[in-house]
Amino acid sequence: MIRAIVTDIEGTTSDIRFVHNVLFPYARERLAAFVSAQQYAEPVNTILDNLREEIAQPQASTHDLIATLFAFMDEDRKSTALKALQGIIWQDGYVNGDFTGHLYPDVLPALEKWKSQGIDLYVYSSGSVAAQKLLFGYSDEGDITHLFSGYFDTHIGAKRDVQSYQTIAAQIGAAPSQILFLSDIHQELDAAEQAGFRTLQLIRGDEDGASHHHQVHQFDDINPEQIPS
Ligand SMILES: CSCCC(=O)C(=O)COP(=O)(O)O
Ligand SMILES: [Mg+2]
Repeated sequence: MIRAIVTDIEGTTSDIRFVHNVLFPYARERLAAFVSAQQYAEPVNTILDNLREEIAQPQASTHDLIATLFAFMDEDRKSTALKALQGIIWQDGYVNGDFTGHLYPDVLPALEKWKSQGIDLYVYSSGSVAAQKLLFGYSDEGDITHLFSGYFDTHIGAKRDVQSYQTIAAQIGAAPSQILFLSDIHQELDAAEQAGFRTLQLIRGDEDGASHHHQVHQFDDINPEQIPS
C-alpha cells in the first residue's frame, strides 16, 4: 500500500520550459546586482560562505563567487548555494505577478484525489524548499501548498544519491516500499528504487529509451493502488 507520494517538479509537475525559459533567465538577469548589494546581509552572507565551502575556496572574493555562480548556471549545476540564491530572487517575480508557477493541468486533480485517499504528499526538487513553496504557493492554480506535508531539497542530498531517499523515508516515517517517487529523470528513479521506493517515470516530452521504470504521460494515468512492478 502506498502511504506517501514524493514528486519531483521540473519535468514532472511543471514544464521544463517554465523553469529554463522563465525562472532561470529571471534569476540570471538579477543575480550579479543582487549578490553585490546583499553580500554582507543575511541570508546572502551565509550562502556565499557555503558556496566558498562548496568550491573549497575559503578566500574567494565576491567577484570570483559571482563568476562561479554564472558558470554553475551555464552548466545547470544543482548547487545548493545557487539554488538558495535563485529562490530568493524568484520571490519578487512571483509576488509582483511577473509569472506564476507552471502546473500541468492533470497535476492538481490527481494531487487532490490522492490526498483525499489518505496519501501524504511531499516534494523533492533540486530547487530550494523556499523556491518550491513559491512555485506551488503562486501556481497557475493558486496556492496549493496546503496539499503538501513536507518539502525536500539538496540539503537532504543529491537527487541521484541512494542515501537521499533513505533519509527522506526516515523523515517521512514510512517504509521505502510504501513510498512512490515520481520523476522524469531515470537516474533519480534508479537511486530511489535502490533505496526501496516504488517508482514511476513521467514522460512529458521526449521518450526515454534508457529507462527501465514504468512510464506514464500524465498524473491521471497513475493509480497508487496499482503500481506496476
Ligand atoms: C523549485 S522550481 C526550480 C527548480 C530548479 O531550480 C531546478 O533546478 C529543477 O530541479 P528539479 O529537481 O525539480 O528537476
Ligand atoms: Mg525533474
